[in-house]
Amino acid sequence: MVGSLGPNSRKHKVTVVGSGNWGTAIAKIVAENAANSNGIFEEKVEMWVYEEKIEIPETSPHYDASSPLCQGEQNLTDVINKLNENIKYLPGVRLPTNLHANPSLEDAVKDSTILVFNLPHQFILRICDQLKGKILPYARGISCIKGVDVNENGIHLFSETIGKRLGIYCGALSGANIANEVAQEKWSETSIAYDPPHLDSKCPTPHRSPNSSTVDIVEFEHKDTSGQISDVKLQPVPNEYPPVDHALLKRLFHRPYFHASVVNDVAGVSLGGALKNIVALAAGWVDGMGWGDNAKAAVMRVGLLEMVKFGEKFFGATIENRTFTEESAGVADLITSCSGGRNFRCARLSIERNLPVEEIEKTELNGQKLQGTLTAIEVNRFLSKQGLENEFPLFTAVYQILQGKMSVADIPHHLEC
Ligand SMILES: NC(=O)C1=CN([C@@H]2O[C@H](COP(=O)(O)OP(=O)(O)OC[C@H]3O[C@@H](n4cnc5c(N)ncnc54)[C@H](O)[C@@H]3O)[C@@H](O)[C@H]2O)C=CC1
Ligand SMILES: O=C(CO)COP(=O)(O)O
Repeated sequence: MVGSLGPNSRKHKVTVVGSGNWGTAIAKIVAENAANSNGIFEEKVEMWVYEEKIEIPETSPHYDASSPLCQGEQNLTDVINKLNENIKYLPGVRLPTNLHANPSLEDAVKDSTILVFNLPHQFILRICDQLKGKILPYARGISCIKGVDVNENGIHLFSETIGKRLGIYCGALSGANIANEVAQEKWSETSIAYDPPHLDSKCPTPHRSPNSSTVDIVEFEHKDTSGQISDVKLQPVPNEYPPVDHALLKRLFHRPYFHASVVNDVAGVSLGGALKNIVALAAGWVDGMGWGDNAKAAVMRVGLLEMVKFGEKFFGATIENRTFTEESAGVADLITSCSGGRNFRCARLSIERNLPVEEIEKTELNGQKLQGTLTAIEVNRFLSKQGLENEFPLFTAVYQILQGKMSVADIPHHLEC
């Protein structure tokens, strides 16, 4: 029983939900830290894998004709666990042996107090539905997802959506973090945002439920962009566990090669990561046209202004503008994404090969997913519903180009208007 144990006597179990390019890289980091945590985290880290069949090709350094693993199709989880490598989504990177690839979502999250959500944003809602009732009610989440949740009620951060659907608090991690570089332990920075309502809170809107007879449950109100208020009954993490706070999250994610700064601005950190993907598409197109670095810088400048404006307009009460300039999750992510990110690279190739970006995504990314294409459509759906497309000319241009209603050559004129 949790209640019979003393303060800090239990270790946090950590599960990473997702195992793509970034999911696996983050799982590697978390497992490295869990292996040496002085009793804060359970050593074994679970990584939920969307199971699929793969074949180890003869050209792979892992190919051994006599190995059972090389006899036809295998489960990706078996391959990851036997080779300690995600040869499909993060090839060439050795994973810690305390990281366990698990094809069962329910089993992977069982008893986990910390859930790290890291998968392409188009899949997270379905995953949340599957997780309902399967997680600890006092678990805490960190969303590494770059995207926004647009529905008929408005626009939401995925940290909010996850938190609301699962009845837990969820923060965010985002930064200038091209996964392959991070996984190869090349130095980078990241931003973690975490600001749950506390019992003794400095949080803007928490209050104890007037109907609640227990001090263990706190209700907090959150106003989404549609003005709706959602009540989440948040349960505190039992004090048998070390508190989940900024210091603990730093221990979980910070590495000598991955410097984590922990802040409170969940909206700023989340939005930077989501919106820069739209800008990166434009940067890739402009680069593909051969227009040079000045043109790319112009797209990035306008894009950054639209990111800030979007944050102010729709998340004004909660967002801190300086996150866009001072945090890795802001302008630094914009720069790296417009230099070597997948959205940038696929958009550039789409010009060079005269093919739609989605076509390039299918042929070049081996199952990895772009987030900018869908985000551009979702953000446009939100803006157009409010008649605000003209206030965001770059976001609108990217949408129009994806729809085939505008050509890349028209970008300069469109931004001039
Ligand atoms: N790759 C990168 O360099 C970075 C990515 N991110 C963000 O992290 C998030 C996750 O991205 P990645 O890990 O790179 O994913 P990815 O782009 O590698 O996507 C592939 C993943 O999607 C999974 N998948 C495919 N179909 C699925 C389904 N129906 N249900 C559930 N999962 C399914 C695959 O199993 C695989 O794990 C995204 O929001 C991305 O923007 C953030 C920083 C860096
Ligand atoms: O978010 C990223 C870098 O921080 C990666 O962006 P892409 O998804 O475009 O590769």
